[in-house]
Amino acid sequence: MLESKGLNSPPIQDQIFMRVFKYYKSNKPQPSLEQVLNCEYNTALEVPMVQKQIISKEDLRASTLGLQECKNWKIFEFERHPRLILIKNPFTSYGQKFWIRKCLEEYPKKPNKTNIDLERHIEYWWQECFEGNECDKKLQKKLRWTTLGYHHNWDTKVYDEENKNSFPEELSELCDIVSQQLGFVGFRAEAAIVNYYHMGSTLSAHTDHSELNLQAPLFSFSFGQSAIFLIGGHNKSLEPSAILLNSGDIVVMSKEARLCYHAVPKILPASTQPWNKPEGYISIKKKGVNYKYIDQAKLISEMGLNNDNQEWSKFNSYVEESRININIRQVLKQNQKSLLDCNSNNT
Ligand SMILES: O=C(O)CCC(=O)C(=O)O
Ligand SMILES: [Fe+2]
Repeated sequence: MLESKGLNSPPIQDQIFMRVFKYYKSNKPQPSLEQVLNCEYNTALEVPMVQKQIISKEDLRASTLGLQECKNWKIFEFERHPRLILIKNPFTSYGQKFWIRKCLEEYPKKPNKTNIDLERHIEYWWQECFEGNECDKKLQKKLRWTTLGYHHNWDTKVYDEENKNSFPEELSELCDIVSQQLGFVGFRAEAAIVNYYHMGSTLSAHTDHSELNLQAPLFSFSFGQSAIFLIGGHNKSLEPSAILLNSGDIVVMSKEARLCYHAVPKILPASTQPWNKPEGYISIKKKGVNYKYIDQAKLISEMGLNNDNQEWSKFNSYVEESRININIRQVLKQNQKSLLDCNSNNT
């Protein structure tokens, strides 16, 4: 049996994850990024990723939700982490702008919950940041998380039927498209945490296990600045892999990977701004497309709002200094209607 060093330090086997976390978190000295997996270039010495062949057919909803044609998506799985999936930025730049704006302008609005609620009530955070002549940077930096759908309870870690609001339709549709492409059947987006990181922010090692349904995958969308994402095993004794996540990347933690320890030890300046990439017109098929949740016309008009560069510039200034991560889970079991519905005993 391994022994820990002192009374207050974690057992030695848990220190393996912590050691890697501290290494990448450090500013003095700066860590080497040589071992960080960058699927953009796939240059790691032993190729630890396998490119997955897409099994599904084209989804006509994709362009409306800001996604490129599904046949062009680059999907990876990791040899060291079975069922951890990475889709390298499948978004159009219009799509990235759309999702960034949603996370700033709309999702933190009431009745959704944010960390600022612990201090004071703000009805419309984004608007309040621009109440005066200048942007209130202090208030802008205060926002660390917003919860949607079933609200994550940070103290008890227990979801509650009384503590939920409607889940954004466009996010449900986005997850439906991605999950179908990956071959997951029946995924329902029911809870989300939107994380807002600034340069220097970190997220410590944890597993996400509050959901009743741990068979369903977890979807994680990243926008803005880049991050080092650490993922290990079911306890902290496995040396985690470090993966570079850039704007637009989607991480899916499914099956064996769903309950793995993970963390964000560092935010890195993005080397490019895919959300501002000049892009030709992406045609949207208007007729004969079957959406499950959204109103197509509404979404197309919202997407168009970002054509106005002056409007967009406020959101742009934010993501030039921050990273946004949308972390989406299914809470209920497959045939469960609510948390009070206890008849369900299957997954
Ligand atoms: O920011 C990330 O990439 C991960 C966020 C996360 O793990 C969480 O919200 O549970
Ligand atoms: Fe997490």
